[in-house]
Amino acid sequence: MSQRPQALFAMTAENVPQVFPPEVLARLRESVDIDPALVARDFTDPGVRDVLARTEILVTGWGCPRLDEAVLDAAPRLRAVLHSAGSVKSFATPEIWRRGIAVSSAAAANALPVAEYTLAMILLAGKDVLAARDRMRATRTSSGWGVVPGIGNYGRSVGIIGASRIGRRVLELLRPFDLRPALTDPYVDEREAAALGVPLLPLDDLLRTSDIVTVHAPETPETHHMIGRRELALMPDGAVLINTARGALVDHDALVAELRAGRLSAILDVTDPEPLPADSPLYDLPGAFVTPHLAGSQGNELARLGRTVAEEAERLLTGGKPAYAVDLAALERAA
Ligand SMILES: NC(=O)c1ccc[n+]([C@@H]2O[C@H](COP(=O)([O-])OP(=O)(O)OC[C@H]3O[C@@H](n4cnc5c(N)ncnc54)[C@H](O)[C@@H]3O)[C@@H](O)[C@H]2O)c1
Ligand SMILES: O=C(O)[C@H](O)COP(=O)(O)O
Repeated sequence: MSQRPQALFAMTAENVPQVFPPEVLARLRESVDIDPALVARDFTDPGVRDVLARTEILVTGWGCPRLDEAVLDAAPRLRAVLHSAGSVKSFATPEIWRRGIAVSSAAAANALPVAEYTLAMILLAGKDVLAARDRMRATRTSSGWGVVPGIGNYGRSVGIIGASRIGRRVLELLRPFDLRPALTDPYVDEREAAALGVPLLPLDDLLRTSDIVTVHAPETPETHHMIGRRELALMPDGAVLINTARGALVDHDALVAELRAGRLSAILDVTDPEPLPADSPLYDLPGAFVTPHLAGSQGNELARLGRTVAEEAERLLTGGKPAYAVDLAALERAA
């Protein structure tokens, strides 16, 4: 019998080999006994129930079923839930914390590709690259450009909405460039902003003074449509809105009206609703550049999420403190 604690995958089965490719799985299996062929999607399944009764570490991912009292009762030895994706909101219940079970998430690892996407889009938007590509296609010529006025990344102001994991990463990535970042976040004070090396502005001032605004707040009742008609109207002519957070933070009717007027442009990795309906004007409007919710971990980036879980398991099981703990207050804030 193995001396390693029993672990169990609970997620969409097809994600297991993507998030835990062989070298990452091997790393995880140095700490725990886990079978990649047994992936819990239904905790009442007899084969799963049997292992769950012995499970000390639950490795969750996208598609994990809800961990309610019945599931937790069936897992009396559970010590930790290690989530190989971002938010635990879809499956975690306060009962997990009440029972003293540790919860960690790879959200910080998932923040990296979103921040990279955002940096790329900020730089492309500054050069008007996306619109230039459309114009070249329409005019079938690359001549007649010369020096393009009104574009360029030198000295451009970038407004970051939310000192979230992703917002902070974006701030770090912007450092080497001649851009001027500013931040808005009602939960950050002047001292913290000073430590981050960024001016802290009220949302309205940030919108008024930014050439590019990038949204990184979570979706909460408070942030729903936080960028609406009034807020968009504050943005200067030619400004660019980037949203990689959640579609519902932006009022899409108001955004479409601004895009139709040709006053603003928008780079959207997330939309409201998702998937974007076939008749959405966002597909065709000049000034709109939409990607299909791909900024988060994709392809080989998924292995970074698995590695984060393997490292967290090792830390916890060798008596270390969790590096990526999720507290109950964070779950309640996200509700
Ligand atoms: N496009 C993608 O593939 C992708 C991938 C990962 C995350 N996301 C989204 O990106 C966003 C940020 O994710 P995260 O993990 O960095 O978030 P997070 O959980 O770290 O964000 C929490 C922080 O947001 C800030 N905040 C809360 N309300 C705010 C408000 N009204 N205005 C400004 N700031 C506010 C607070 O500082 C809070 O601490 C979320 O909406 C998330 O769903 C998208
Ligand atoms: O799809 C996303 O936005 C990210 O990949 C994160 O999603 P999650 O927070 O639900 O894991």
